[in-house]
Amino acid sequence: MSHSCREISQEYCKRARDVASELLKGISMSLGLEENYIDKAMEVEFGSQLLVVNFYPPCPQPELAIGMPPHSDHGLLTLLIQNQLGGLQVLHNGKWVPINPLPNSILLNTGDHMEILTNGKYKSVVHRAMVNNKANRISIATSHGPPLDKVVSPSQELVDTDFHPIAYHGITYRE
Ligand SMILES: O=C(O)CCC(=O)C(=O)O
Ligand SMILES: [Fe+2]
Repeated sequence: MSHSCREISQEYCKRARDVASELLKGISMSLGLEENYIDKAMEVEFGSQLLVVNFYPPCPQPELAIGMPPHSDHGLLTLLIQNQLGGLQVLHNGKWVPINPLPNSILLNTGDHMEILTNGKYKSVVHRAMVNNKANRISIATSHGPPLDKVVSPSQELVDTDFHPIAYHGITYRE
């Protein structure tokens, strides 16, 4: 990787972390928790961040291929940027919904650890990427999660025996 490329990706990762950390505050508050709750509980400061660059060349028969098969992301949050071609689809009520990228927008996916931590209040999003026959598609994802060995289980504050029984086993990122 060239020097400038490394600098740009480091800068991008740092900025993405700042955005994720602001979003985690908002999510904590939306759950009636203190704003730094998720940050502290998940040790996000010492957590893992992954930068994934996806490159999808044009495909002559896009209907016969898939860019990335259905999955949900690990971690708490994924920030995704992409060029203006579309292709990302999200599973919603059993149907694949195409997500049209807004110019200069960041798309946010909730991940598996978020679903576990919030005891299912924030579900992790199942998504896939389709290919097209026109142009190269590029997407860049950063995922933000706890340290690899942190055991993530439903937050005590969101669990009660009557209405919100514990619904998930604890897992680590490594698993
Ligand atoms: O290319 C996309 O839009 C999706 C990429 C993705 O889901 C991932 O990197 O986890
Ligand atoms: Fe993904």
